Amino acid sequence: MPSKKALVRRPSPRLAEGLVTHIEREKVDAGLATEQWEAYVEALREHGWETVEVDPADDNPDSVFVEDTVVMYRNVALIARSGAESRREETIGVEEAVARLGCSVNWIWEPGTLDGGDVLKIGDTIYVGRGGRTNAAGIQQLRAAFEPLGAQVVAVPVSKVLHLKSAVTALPDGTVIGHIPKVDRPSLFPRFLSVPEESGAHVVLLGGDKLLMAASAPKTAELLADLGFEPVLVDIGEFEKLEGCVTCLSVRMRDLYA
Ligand SMILES: NC(=O)NCCC[C@H](N)C(=O)O
Repeated sequence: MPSKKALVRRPSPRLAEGLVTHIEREKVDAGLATEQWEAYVEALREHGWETVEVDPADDNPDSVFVEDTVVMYRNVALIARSGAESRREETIGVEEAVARLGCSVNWIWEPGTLDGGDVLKIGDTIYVGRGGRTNAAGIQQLRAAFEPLGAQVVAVPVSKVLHLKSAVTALPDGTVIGHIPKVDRPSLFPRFLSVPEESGAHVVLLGGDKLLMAASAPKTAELLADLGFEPVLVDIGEFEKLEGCVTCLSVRMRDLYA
């Protein structure tokens, strides 16, 4: 049976020192962030996901954003190599976690850089953002790792936000959603729906019509509910201050067989 496992990683006590690139730095309350993270994990569990905690990386402020450290396709875990040097150590615990789950492990190597937040999978199409964290060599290595397994990798420019998935994600029917002012080339996606809020562009597919979304995007939640989806809202305000979104707090592993 296909698994419904999701990797998560407890926030570091140094979370407030996390990187900010495209927004002004705001004070982060690490205690409140931990409460928000616990509610996020609970929302995954309530919707049938078995959460697997990667060993915490207390010295790495951004380690809670576990999505950036690994890209899953079928049973292969491609360990990322962040374009932000300060985030590279985060992969250590993640390598162990995916190996323990029985994944086959592959790596992005120097000079390649790639953050998991730049990778959006829709079926066997893998969109990869070329932006501040992912370079051309990283994209070539992603292609080399996954195209032989049946994926088609499509590279897209990202200049207005941190990652591709800060700009766009996809609904269960494959429609790509994004807040137009933050999307470089909406025309690259076969079906594109514009949403009214920047954080409304981020959805985690929980299964069926259910979408995990940030509470900061109520208008988008209303729009998507009107289209027959079921938004499940979580407050991730402390992570949003560090350019985090609902997608980056977990790695869903749907194609493992257990
Ligand atoms: N995939 C994501 O959206 N990750 C968010 C990472 C935020 C972190 N402060 C960073 O700049 O790397």
